Amino acid sequence: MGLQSAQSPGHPDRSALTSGRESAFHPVECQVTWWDNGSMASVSGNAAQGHDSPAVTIRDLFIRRGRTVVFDGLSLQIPRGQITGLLGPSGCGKTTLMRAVVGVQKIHGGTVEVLGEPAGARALRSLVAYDTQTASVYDDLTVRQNLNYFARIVGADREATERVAHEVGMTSNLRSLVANLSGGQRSRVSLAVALLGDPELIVLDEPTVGLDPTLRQELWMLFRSLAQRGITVLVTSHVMDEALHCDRLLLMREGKIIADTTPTGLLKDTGTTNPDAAFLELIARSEQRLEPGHGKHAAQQESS
Ligand SMILES: Nc1ncnc2c1ncn2[C@@H]1O[C@H](COP(=O)(O)OP(=O)(O)OP(=O)(O)O)[C@@H](O)[C@H]1O
Repeated sequence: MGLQSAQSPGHPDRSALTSGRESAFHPVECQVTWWDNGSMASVSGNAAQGHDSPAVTIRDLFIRRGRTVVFDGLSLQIPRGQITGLLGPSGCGKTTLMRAVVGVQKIHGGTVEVLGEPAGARALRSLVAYDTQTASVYDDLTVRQNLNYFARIVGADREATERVAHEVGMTSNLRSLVANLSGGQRSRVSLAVALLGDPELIVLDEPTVGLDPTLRQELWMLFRSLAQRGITVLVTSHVMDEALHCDRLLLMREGKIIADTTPTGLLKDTGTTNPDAAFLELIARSEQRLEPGHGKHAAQQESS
């Protein structure tokens, strides 16, 4: 049984893994890829072509939550062995997309393929880890007790507890009660739990929210070390500055990917010097493209 069915506090939908993985880390250089009405307009650069199949392929995704249509024909790919940042303002659909990738979100159309399997497939329970927005650990247990508990659930051995504690820099806190930890330390324990099964894909929803700059920097270094080991890291943030830590960027607004790019490509193609300004420029461009007289609409009008 994977952690997907574990009853962790507030978050019953965590999964984790055990198995061999690709060990390649390939930096990407690709241009901004524009998307139109949820369809891929063009694919450019090494990441899209890749040395291997993508970790995640989403086609024509349609999701409704309550009365809100969150995605209406979303398509994208996430390469393996890299840090992909899904960035966008609050409410644009980041968490819903994460949920779809880990297979806990009801979808109303389209497909979500993860590591070659439909999202949520049994075979993925041991391959995909999901670290939700709120740290999913028990306050009244020590760090070691939490890790031992979740290790048993995913079938990891006792050594795994020591290994993941070391990976997240919490070895000296193993005997501490989680209730007594700082926010950053709690996030680390939660991440350690996600790593227990040795995942191929780790999905992190706003892992740095509420943390001070030093802790955020440390966490990003940790994510980098995971990617360097070949783990695919998919991380959301609404802080645009965090874009600079990623290999690949998916910029989202109102349920649409408005750019699929790299940090370098983002700044270069928008002619800006910081990610905030770049994002604003992309929004302006995407709105301009939707106005009559521009882009696809203009072409349709001209041909009719
Ligand atoms: N349980 C729900 N029921 C109905 N609508 C929901 C539910 N959860 C989210 N939504 C709506 O779906 C849309 C996308 O929400 P989502 O949480 O995916 O955005 P987000 O980008 O992750 O936001 P944040 O950065 O604030 O976490 C929003 O309009 C939100 O109001």
